[in-house]
Amino acid sequence: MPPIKLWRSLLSVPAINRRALEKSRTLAADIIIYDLEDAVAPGKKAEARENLERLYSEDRPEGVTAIRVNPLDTADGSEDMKTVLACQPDAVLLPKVGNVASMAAAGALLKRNGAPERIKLWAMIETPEGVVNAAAIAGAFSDVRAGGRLEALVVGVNDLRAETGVAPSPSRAYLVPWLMQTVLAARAYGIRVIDGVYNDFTDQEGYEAECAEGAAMGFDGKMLIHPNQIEAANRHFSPSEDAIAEARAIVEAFARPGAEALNVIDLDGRMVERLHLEQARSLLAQVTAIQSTKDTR
Ligand SMILES: CC(C)(COP(=O)(O)OP(=O)(O)OC[C@H]1O[C@@H](n2cnc3c(N)ncnc32)[C@H](O)[C@@H]1OP(=O)(O)O)[C@@H](O)C(=O)NCCC(=O)NCCSC(=O)C[C@H](O)C(=O)O
Ligand SMILES: [Mg+2]
Repeated sequence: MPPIKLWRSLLSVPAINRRALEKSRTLAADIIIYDLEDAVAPGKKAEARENLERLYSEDRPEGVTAIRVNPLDTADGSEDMKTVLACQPDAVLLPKVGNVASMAAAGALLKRNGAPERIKLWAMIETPEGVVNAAAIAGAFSDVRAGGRLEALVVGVNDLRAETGVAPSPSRAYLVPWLMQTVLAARAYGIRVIDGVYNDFTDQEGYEAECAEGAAMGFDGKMLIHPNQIEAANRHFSPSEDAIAEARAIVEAFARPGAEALNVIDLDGRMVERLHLEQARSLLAQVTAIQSTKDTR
């Protein structure tokens, strides 16, 4: 069975910042996203691509990595995809995905260039069009059997605010319907869904609250901008001690003699269904993966 990928913390690292690129090797984020898009000024894109090609060729980063490219209908986007093909990260993060056609173009480009199927596509949902079409995008490209490579949706809250006029505020009250629409679209097609960044990397209290909110909303993890944010994301998007104890109790209850014929059982006065058993097994598998990450760090 392939190892379970963890999705709790996805740290964005500007590909132009050599110090940050080196530092990213030492950080405990589950996933590193090397950014060629918004974190790199227009005149610096070529240098950033060179940095990445050097990084991957000289001493390939360990762990799961993605490269965020510029929109593919731009000259930089085309050049970025050459860097992707040279570096062969685990995934390409496509910005501002608005519709099925732009996803199709990315998939076709990878296929045409013989990119192995292990290189996945992740789509940023960060425009009004993207939110409206999130389910169509997830539905069209999530089926690996049909050649789809889409593995995750990632919310871009900064662009969403900028494009809709929703004011930046500690509360995400007006964003929540769009965030939940994105969660639902991902879940409908069995792919991952990642919450957006929290810009104020010195505000630990506000950040913790937003991590807790994102986990409660059903996100698998959070996109991050600063190493300070990794620990809390890993904690909030890991199963709690109570959840682990509950999962173990459910697995044990269904393992009791006679339970194999039952779909519903009484666990200390609460109804537990077989679907909860599946959830419990998947949670315990995640716990095992988290433990093995700790053992190897
Ligand atoms: C925001 C920052 C510019 C702050 O940088 P800085 O002032 O250098 O922070 P510190 O001095 O506190 O840094 C301490 C050390 O940590 C290293 N560092 C900082 N950030 C990173 C990072 N992201 N990855 C790796 N290492 C990092 C510094 O080099 C210091 O190291 P040392 O010298 O050893 O002490 C900066 O954090 C930053 O650039 N962050 C990432 C910005 C980014 O990637 N932006 C794009 C993603 S945001 C997004 O996608 C929004 C989305 O599209 C949307 O629409 O919502
Ligand atoms: Mg953005």
